[in-house]
Amino acid sequence: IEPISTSIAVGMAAALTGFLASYQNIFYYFHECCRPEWISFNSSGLKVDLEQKLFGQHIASRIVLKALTGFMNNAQPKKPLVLSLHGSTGTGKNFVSQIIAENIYKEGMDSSFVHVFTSELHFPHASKIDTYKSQLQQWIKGNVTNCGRSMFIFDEMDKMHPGLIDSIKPYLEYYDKVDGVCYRKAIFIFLSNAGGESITQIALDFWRAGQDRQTIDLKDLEVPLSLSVFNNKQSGLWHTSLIDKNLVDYFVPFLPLEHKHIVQCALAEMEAKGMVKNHEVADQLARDLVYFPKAERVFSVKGCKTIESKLDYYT
Ligand SMILES: Nc1ncnc2c1ncn2[C@@H]1O[C@H](COP(=O)(O)OP(=O)(O)OP(=O)(O)O)[C@@H](O)[C@H]1O
Repeated sequence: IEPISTSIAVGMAAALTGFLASYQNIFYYFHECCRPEWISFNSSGLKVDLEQKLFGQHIASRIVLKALTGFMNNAQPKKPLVLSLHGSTGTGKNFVSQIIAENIYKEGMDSSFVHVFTSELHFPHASKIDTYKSQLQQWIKGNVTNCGRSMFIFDEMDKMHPGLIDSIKPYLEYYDKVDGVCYRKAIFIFLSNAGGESITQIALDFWRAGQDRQTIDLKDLEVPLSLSVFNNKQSGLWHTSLIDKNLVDYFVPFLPLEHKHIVQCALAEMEAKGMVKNHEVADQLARDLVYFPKAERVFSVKGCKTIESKLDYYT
């Protein structure tokens, strides 16, 4: 009797283990967790999305693909990836962050591992800066402890209090661990309009000289961008040592958008809304936007920003 009861017990234990394992797998299947089923980098997806969905940003597209591919394919990065996206309004900075999230997290921007902070929304009162600092640090620490592959997006970085930027500096460093937590697999994306004017000026110079926009190179923008970002006392970045400590891995410039890009945005929006693509309507909508400089009407003042809401009016 003895050996039989033992074998029954062993059998039951095995069945229970099997049940728990499959229960756990079912749980992981339905509930987002910090596992490859939910977080895995799709480099070809990122490449295709940048090529097909992002208009007029050949430099940003190239840098983002290179940066993400290098970082995500490195099993042991020495520091978290820090990208600083610069450009005027509506040129695609938030959109690129969304494309990145969609090609890493199955849930994209809805993932519980993607965190967005907007200066004026989350940190509106300068007098509460100390509270914000400790809340932000706790939030970053808690989330990276929960999942190393977390992504933090800071919108309106130029409006962020310098003290607050300084408070996140330890997490961007080359440290192995900060208070026992490893931040090296996290991704930080800063978005700002700082430098937008100088990027636009260079794009305008190329346009006036009759040079193709595609020939604008990163090196044409690097110096003016760094001068306007780092020497601009309005921009929070200027006050901090993020830059002189080389904690930002890539500065990514976004060019101002032209009429043809607005048409592309309008057509993409029609498709997204399940409408038939109408080139005439897209062209009309694009022509009715405000462009600058006033005489030449080269670049859209608000980029592609208002297209979505305007489309309802035109259809
Ligand atoms: N270069 C682009 N290619 C394709 N679509 C774009 C581009 N730029 C903007 N869009 C469209 O316009 C919308 C608004 O752009 P987005 O929010 O990315 O601008 P932004 O640069 O982040 O502006 P802001 O500085 O005001 O935050 C996007 O969701 C996207 O649909």
